[in-house]
Amino acid sequence: MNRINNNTGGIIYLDAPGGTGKTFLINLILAEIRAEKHIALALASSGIAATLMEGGRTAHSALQLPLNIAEQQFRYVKSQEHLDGVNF
Ligand SMILES: Nc1ncnc2c1ncn2[C@@H]1O[C@H](COP(=O)(O)OP(=O)(O)OP(=O)(O)O)[C@@H](O)[C@H]1O
Repeated sequence: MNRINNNTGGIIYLDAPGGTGKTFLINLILAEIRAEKHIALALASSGIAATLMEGGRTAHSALQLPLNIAEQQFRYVKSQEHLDGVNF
């Protein structure tokens, strides 16, 4: 909160093991910042993670980050015989 009070802004990255209170803490921080009429963007790398935060969005959506999806990143399955021997 010092960054907010000093008007310096910045990026907060939060990572911790599951169930340790990340969502709770980040929503508390977001509420504190927004209550003071400052701007807080809540960005996550996945859509599921974004839905956990108040006003959360994926980083690639909010920042219009380019996605370079290469042809080789897809596996085409044309028929059942291509799935034989594949362990799901
Ligand atoms: N400071 C706190 N005081 C009271 N309850 C808390 C606190 N922090 C977290 N909790 C509770 O602990 C549980 C887990 O918290 P939370 O969902 O925020 O963890 P998480 O790290 O985001 O979990 P995950 O990685 O699985 O998404 C929730 O029920 C939450 O309400």
